[in-house]
Amino acid sequence: MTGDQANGLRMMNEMKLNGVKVVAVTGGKGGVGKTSASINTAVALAEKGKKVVVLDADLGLANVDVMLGLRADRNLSHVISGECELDEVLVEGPKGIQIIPATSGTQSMVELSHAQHAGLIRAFSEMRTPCDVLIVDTAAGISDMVLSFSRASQDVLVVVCDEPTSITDAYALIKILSREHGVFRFKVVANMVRSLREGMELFAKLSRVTDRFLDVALELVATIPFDDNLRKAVRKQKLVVESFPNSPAAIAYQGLASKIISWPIPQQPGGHLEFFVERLVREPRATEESNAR
Ligand SMILES: Nc1ncnc2c1ncn2[C@@H]1O[C@H](COP(=O)(O)OP(=O)(O)OP(=O)(O)O)[C@@H](O)[C@H]1O
Repeated sequence: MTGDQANGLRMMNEMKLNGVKVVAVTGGKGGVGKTSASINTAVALAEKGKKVVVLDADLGLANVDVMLGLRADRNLSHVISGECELDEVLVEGPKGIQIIPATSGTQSMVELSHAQHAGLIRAFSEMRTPCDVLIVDTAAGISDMVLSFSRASQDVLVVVCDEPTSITDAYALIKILSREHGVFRFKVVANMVRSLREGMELFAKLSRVTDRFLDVALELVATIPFDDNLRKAVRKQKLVVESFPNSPAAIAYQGLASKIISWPIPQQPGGHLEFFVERLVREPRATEESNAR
């Protein structure tokens, strides 16, 4: 760690921030419903009184902004380059959720210079916007960025749907995170299923391969039904939890939000936002050593 980084962290410790839950939403394959899960769960958490920040790390498509019909002039890359503060790039979404756009142009975390690392840590540590839960909507695929965000988060949600490519891509993501990044616990969200039973079968399919070849622990934390209301809401640039709160998918997202609230907030190190960023920018092996299995 450089002197700048150490200073940033020291400053943060002195501020005695409250613990923040950091949850990465991944999937391996695109189109499995990661972004829908991220923002509907974020709004469901906000409806339960939590202050939620969503880091839209789904690079390239600027997904969250598009889904919500929001415009973002600046994004995380402007924070990294020191052009503005993190609070200045936040865009307010439904129910007061705050979105950090990290759209195209944001460099991979592993390519950042020491000064940029330090700047990023400082930006998170100085964020004045209250935050109980930080949800990181990662991109599809297994880029360095996805791996960095996943290993830095306390909980990794893996969204899967019942398609062979979704299962194989989720498996590939879990494999690389466990073998190279020290992440061994995964929380699975079975999406677009026709019944609870189908969700459990989907989870069983994924578990069979991970149990056979990897040393990881998988837990099924939500089964989101296929629900046409989700697409209807998207067409209105609304979320299903807002427009159709009693629909099957909305109820499932609300259930996932309640579970997230029940997960313990880790004590530091790792419990505060600046530690999230510090882990984000650290070399994979160093993070691996510090990760409790
Ligand atoms: N439970 C569901 N029921 C019905 N449709 C769904 C459900 N979940 C997601 N969808 C639809 O599937 C499509 C893909 O969803 P979404 O954009 O959330 O996926 P993603 O994994 O974030 O994709 P990408 O990685 O390409 O950004 C959207 O049209 C969305 O409305």
